[in-house]
Amino acid sequence: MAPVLRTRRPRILYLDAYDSFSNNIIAQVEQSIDAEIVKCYIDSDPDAWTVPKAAKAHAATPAAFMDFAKTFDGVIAGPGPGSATCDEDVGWMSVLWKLQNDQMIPVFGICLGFQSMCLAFGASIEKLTEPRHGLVANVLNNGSSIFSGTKQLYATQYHSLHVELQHRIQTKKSVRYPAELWEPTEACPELQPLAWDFGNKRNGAILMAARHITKPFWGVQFHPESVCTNAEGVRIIRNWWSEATSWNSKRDFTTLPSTRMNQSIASEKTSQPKISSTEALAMRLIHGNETPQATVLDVQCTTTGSGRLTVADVVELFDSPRGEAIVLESGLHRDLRPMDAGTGRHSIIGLIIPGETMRLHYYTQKHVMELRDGYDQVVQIWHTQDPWQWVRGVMAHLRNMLGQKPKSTTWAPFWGGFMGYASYEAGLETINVPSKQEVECPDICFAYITRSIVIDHQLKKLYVQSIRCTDDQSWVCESLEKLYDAVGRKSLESTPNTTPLPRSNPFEHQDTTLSTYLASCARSVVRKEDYCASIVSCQNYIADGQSYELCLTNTNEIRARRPRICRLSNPEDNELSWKLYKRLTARNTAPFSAYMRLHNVHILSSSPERYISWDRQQTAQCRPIKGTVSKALGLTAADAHNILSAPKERAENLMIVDLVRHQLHGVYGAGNVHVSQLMQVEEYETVWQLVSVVEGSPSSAASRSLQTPDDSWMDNKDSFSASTSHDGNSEQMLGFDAFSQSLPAGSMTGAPKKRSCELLRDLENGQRRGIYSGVLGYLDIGGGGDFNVIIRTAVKIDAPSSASAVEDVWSIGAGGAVTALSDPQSEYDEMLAKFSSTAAAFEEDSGIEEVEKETDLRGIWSRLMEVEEPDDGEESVLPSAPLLLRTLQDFQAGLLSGVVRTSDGSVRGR
Ligand SMILES: C=C(O[C@@H]1C=C(C(=O)O)C=C[C@H]1O)C(=O)O
Ligand SMILES: NC(=O)CC[C@H](N)C(=O)O
Repeated sequence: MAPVLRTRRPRILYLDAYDSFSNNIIAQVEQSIDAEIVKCYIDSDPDAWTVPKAAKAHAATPAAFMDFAKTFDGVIAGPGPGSATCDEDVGWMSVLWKLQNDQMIPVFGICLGFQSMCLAFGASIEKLTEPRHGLVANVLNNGSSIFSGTKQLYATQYHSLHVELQHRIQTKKSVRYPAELWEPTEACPELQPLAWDFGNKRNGAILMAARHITKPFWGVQFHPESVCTNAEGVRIIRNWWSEATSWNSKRDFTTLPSTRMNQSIASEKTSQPKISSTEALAMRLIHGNETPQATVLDVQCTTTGSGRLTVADVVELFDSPRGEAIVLESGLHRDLRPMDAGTGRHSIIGLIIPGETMRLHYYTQKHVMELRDGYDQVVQIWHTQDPWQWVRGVMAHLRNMLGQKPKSTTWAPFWGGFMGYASYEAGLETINVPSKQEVECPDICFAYITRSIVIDHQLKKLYVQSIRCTDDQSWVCESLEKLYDAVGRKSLESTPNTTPLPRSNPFEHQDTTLSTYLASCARSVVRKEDYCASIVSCQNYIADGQSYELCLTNTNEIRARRPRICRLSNPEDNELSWKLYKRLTARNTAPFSAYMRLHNVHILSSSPERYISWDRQQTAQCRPIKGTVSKALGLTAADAHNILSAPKERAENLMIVDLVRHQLHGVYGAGNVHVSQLMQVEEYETVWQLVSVVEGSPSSAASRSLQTPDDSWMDNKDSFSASTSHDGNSEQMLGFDAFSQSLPAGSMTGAPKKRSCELLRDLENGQRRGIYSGVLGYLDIGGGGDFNVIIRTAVKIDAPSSASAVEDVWSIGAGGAVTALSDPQSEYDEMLAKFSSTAAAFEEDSGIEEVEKETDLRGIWSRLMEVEEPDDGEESVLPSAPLLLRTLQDFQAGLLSGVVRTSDGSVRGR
């Protein structure tokens, strides 16, 4: 019978073995060939997609899968954790190789898929001597079949296992004649080798690709889709497709694909909560009741210069340290320049209005969501399996209600909206890895922030903003006045040639409550043997092919005796946390610092890592970090660069870059994800880090729909879509979707994410990581958002009856990525270095250090003035360097002898 002429667009089934690179492969295929790709998990029930639920009467069977698969023109059997020898790890893949005659479909196996194919035709699966993860190999091929026309191929590898054909090159390390390399073996007569890797002596010759000699099956061991595979990767995909289509065109198509094929498949998302309910929630947040009202949210905003006001100055001016507070702080250089203009431009202070600020809590194990009022009392409670759909729905409604935007040339990235955190376990739940331990605090905790102060460190500008529904202009004006006065005071204080102002206590660091507290701090750190044993277990899992990289962590603790005053007064307790936070940021300045006091949670964070940010036009940026060198080792910057250029560090980073690309591809789609910075060394206070940047942008069609006709709203950087017909499901939520669908942060899990998280849960003894390893940040009503990875962070959770507790327990999680190349001792040291960078805030120190740190002469002078008061009427001038040095020495000597003279002239012992 003559072949049937096909007029429809070809369809390819992608079998996903729960890998963290699948969407990269799909994106690469979509960009290379004209076909529709449908993704399905290796263990999904094909009937669930093709037959209405009610009609489904039987469990999924291989026959049902075959029926389903034959509606496609090709199948890609993807990579994944585990072994082809384990049925659960390959799922439906093993059925593919059994298809006969007219049932057969062209298949392309990648890594696990390739191993599964070879296993089916006689090969065995063995462990590599040295696992290869995130490493790039020069792949030798014979230029035939799927390698036709390829130039030199450099390809990323992610495998621990390999295919053993009993080939002479594998058993004897030699061949009798060159062509023998490409000949099938006796053990596997149907498999023709197509490519080899000879680059690793200890591993020997490793099969990199093969094809079935008669059936339409091809496979590669390497990853053509990795960002570090060269352009030949695409050529291989195209070659496979042309082999596949030519095979398809030769076979008899008497049975046209069934009608099922046009049905929409692969919607893995659960259905949206009813709009009316998220709308009701939005109303509650805004008005405190559910009655739908035609609400318009206006951004009332004024600006002023920030002068030398620090973030802490502003926070204190608004009395936040005594109550609940949210501060997202971009660390600055000592001269108040942003640490990084790209990532550290803004700091955001969300003001909690006592009695008014509404909050949303979610608890993973119970699947309970709570709406709480301004007194932190539950006003509504309900069950849900998908808290993010609620948050999404509410944000969509809030955005729709946005009326008047601030009239300002440069806009703050946050106008108002949710600020808070999500725990690691809240992330785990999204990938179906339940945690077993009881919760002590909300897993998702967001406050609906209506008043905020944003500081633009680059323009030295302050935004005072309110989105309260009632007219809040008078608060905005009062706050502006308050700030204006403070700016004036601060600049006078730091200008020595003006009349000195009344000064605050110069020995602030000698706060006795704080120093007694610090003196009582005792650290408990994981035992080295235990940590190293866990690292070895990680490496065993990796060697078995269960994971490519595991980010192992553990929780260390600092216990401190609670001052009596804190037991008596909550504001004092909060203030102590705030002081500790200030010590943390002074010792470990970081671009993504944060202070949060919410509900029963205290978070002091000095994170160097951005999880994801997205602007109002939905362009997203992730900045994964992998690769850490501690400065404590006394290494120079050049040493750090050398170490971080080593294959081990680059491999760690590459795996996460590919993982993040996968996450963004899942939302932004093919062609819209780019790596704008690959493995750059960045310097932080206590460590050097290897940082990459991956960006997702809405496709041009989507971004056109996001454009507002009113250009006056547009600023080059900060722009906003004024669409009002939004139903909460369109491209306008791309950033949010990427945020919620990429949890938990890949840099804290390793890859492949799901399997790695399951292994880590056991390796970490089932202990919750809690807030550490989670994310914190904001969701702006204008449509943007920004979240940090919660690392280098101390967390305290007040137990329900803790008011009178005599001990504070600060937990400081720390860890690092373990790969096959890791050295347990160095990993342990790295973990300790990360812990110490945070624990330093709890160390006692002499006041000298504080002074030594101050490099700004004017700053030192204003401090010194308080010791050696200039005579009244005498003009104070900036001292010459020798004089300054002498004064400083005297000052230090005073401190050392334990006797210092205070500004009022009295003498005080330390
Ligand atoms: C696990 C931590 O950090 C993570 C691991 C890193 C690494 O392995 O190099 C670097 C940054 C974070 O993504 C931590 O700080 O505790
Ligand atoms: N990337 C993969 O598919 C890896 C396959 C298999 N788990 C291995 O380690 O060899």
